Amino acid sequence: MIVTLTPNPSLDRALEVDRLEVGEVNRAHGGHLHPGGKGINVSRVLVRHGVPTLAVLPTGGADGARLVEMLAEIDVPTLAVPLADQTRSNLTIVESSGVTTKINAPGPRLTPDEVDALLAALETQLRTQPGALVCAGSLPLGAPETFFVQVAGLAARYGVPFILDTSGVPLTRAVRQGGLTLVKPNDEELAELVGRELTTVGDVVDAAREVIAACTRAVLVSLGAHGALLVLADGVWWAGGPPLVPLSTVGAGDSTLAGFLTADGSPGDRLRTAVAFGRAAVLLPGTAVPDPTDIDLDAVRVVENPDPRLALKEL
Ligand SMILES: Nc1ncnc2c1ncn2[C@@H]1O[C@H](COP(=O)(O)OP(=O)(O)O)[C@@H](O)[C@H]1O
Ligand SMILES: O=P(O)(O)OC[C@H]1O[C@](O)(COP(=O)(O)O)[C@@H](O)[C@@H]1O
Repeated sequence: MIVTLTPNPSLDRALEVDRLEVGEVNRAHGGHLHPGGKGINVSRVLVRHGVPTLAVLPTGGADGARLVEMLAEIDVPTLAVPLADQTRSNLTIVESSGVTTKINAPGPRLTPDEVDALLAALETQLRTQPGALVCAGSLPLGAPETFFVQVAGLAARYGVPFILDTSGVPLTRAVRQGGLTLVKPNDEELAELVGRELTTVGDVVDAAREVIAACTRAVLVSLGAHGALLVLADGVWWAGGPPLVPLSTVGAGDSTLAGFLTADGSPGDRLRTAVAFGRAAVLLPGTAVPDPTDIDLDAVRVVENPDPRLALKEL
């Protein structure tokens, strides 16, 4: 059983346009509505691939109720903590070329009691000793910057491996505190975390090793069209395939993480699966998540100890 926590879930709305004209009236020729938020997307993928999961999330207002209904319709078990404020909607605009523009709302403001209720709900699940806890996405207003530090403390108390996919100050605070099993940044989030530009494979590996020294056993760095790198204390693997023209990149990182969690075997095999899931996600519209039939492991090449001098763009 994998428990996910999404502190700031969303109803994801996607609109398809030929070309986005900023400052003009744009007419969409298609649209999609999906339940969203990073932990929720991980749970959605896990359900599709037969892995038991439960999504913990705060919800408020009509959109919050709709989100829980949509998750029930696709058999994603949820533990929803009620909020006085409204669940957010995030908007994605996808151009025919595949260029994706995302506008993420800040989300509701949680009261201190609601933050405590969310942590208490999570603790009820951690007591059952799930196989892992995945915390993912941004924090809503009102949640302290140390929210994930508190979550790490709870996970440690119950001996549950803690996997984190977030960014900015909440990521920095969690990394400083330690006690993580896996961190999943993209290259930009990792660059922000270590405070320098990352242009080569060696740059990413050095940055990931700093993160390992500080707080975690593994770092899975997604690189958009250039695949992903998995860095452990004793090894580095890259996996990727031919670039794709995305239908929507929203949820690709979440599918990547879910793919890694579904996979068994060697680190290279698990990375291959992760990248195959991410690639499958970009070929689906909106925040749709891949089915087993969408996954093409053969399209993904894995390289152990990739050349550190290679530019990320050359991968
Ligand atoms: N244009 C693309 N072509 C092929 N694969 C892609 C493309 N964009 C994303 N992916 C796949 O999706 C994964 C996650 O994408 P990325 O943008 O790095 O995640 P995030 O959403 O976390 O920023 C990548 O590791 C890659 O496997
Ligand atoms: O919590 P954040 O950082 O605002 O991100 C939330 C958004 O990210 C998503 O989870 C997609 O994430 P990825 O594209 O990184 O996989 C959307 O479903 C959601 O709208």
